[in-house]
Amino acid sequence: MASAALKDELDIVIPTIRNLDFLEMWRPFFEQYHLIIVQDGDPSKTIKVPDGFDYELYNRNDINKILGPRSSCISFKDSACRCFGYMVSKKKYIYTIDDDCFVAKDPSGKDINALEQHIKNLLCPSTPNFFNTLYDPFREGADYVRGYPFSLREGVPTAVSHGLWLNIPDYDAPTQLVKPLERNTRYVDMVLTIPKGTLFPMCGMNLAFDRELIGPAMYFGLMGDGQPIGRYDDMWAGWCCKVICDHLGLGIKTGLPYIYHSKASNPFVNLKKEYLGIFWQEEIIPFFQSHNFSKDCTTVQKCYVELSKQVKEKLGKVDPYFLKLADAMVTWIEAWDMLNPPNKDSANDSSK
Ligand SMILES: O=c1ccn([C@@H]2O[C@H](COP(=O)(O)OP(=O)(O)O[C@H]3O[C@@H](CO)[C@H](O)[C@H]3O)[C@@H](O)[C@H]2O)c(=O)[nH]1
Ligand SMILES: [Mn+2]
Repeated sequence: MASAALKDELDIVIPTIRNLDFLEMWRPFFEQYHLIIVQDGDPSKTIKVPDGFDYELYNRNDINKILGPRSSCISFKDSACRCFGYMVSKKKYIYTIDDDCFVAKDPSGKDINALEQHIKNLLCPSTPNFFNTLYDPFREGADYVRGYPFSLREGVPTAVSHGLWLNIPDYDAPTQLVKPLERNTRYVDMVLTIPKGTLFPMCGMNLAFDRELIGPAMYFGLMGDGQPIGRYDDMWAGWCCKVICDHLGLGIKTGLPYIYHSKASNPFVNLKKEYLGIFWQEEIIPFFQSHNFSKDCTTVQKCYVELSKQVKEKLGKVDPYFLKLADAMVTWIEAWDMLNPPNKDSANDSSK
């Protein structure tokens, strides 16, 4: 189906500090799409992009020029910088992938077109309000099972499609240290909607989302250079997105597609980056679990700004970092709205 390819409605966002030779393997699946490359680290370094790809590339100088003082909300020397790509895109959908993620094979040995599966996930409704025991009811050869309320079978719009990884799983540093040789060889042929009221650990390396439905909540926080924490960029965005999706009646799916994650980053370096996150998340999770949005939070931006106030009030006591993060969340929304002026009758205002 031509429309399902979403060629002109989807951008691929890649954060990188290295040459993008990995694109050669993705060429059959990515070549027709526009890429947004966010070059992290030294802006004077040249990133080589294989011929034949249509792309725009932003380095730190570009980010500072485009956002001015608001560029302070975009992390430096951390994959969190990728969220700048979400902000500058003009498309309805985003797919973001790491440059050490390659095409995986399904059990039949066939190359997996991860982008095609993410598009299917995004174009089909989610079912967060009642669990379908036969998994994704919109999948070929499946349906709602007996006892599933007909009043709920329409489902809700899907905002996020969270893909998984064969080979190097996305483990935290302690787990990586204990299980240095563990590889994920298990291909589970399933797509699940994450139930309403349940949080999940969102990994940014194989992720797609509907930018018009949830884009302003996809802020990857203050990580990396000058920050006390790293590798919690995608986690933070996932927790914010999930509570906002639950409030606005949107869905998040996880499962297929798989990519092949080739490189294990250094567990000792990761431990240093993650340590405070592992400690703080015991307070952060209850904060998100107990958060309720007010009635007038009818758009993602309104939800996000209200959430930032609660972060300042409730998590600021955990550590002054959250005071900075709360301010950066507001700066992010200001920057988002500066680059993407909301039209008057914003299509995504759920009060309409
Ligand atoms: O300073 C940096 C480091 C890396 N990048 C780019 O970001 C991605 C991920 O880098 P890498 O694969 O080396 O790191 P992982 O530990 O495997 O990343 C996963 O952990 C989470 C960390 O946030 C995240 O969900 C996954 O990405 C690559 O494209 C690097 O080139 C960077 O931009 N800046
Ligand atoms: Mn990696």
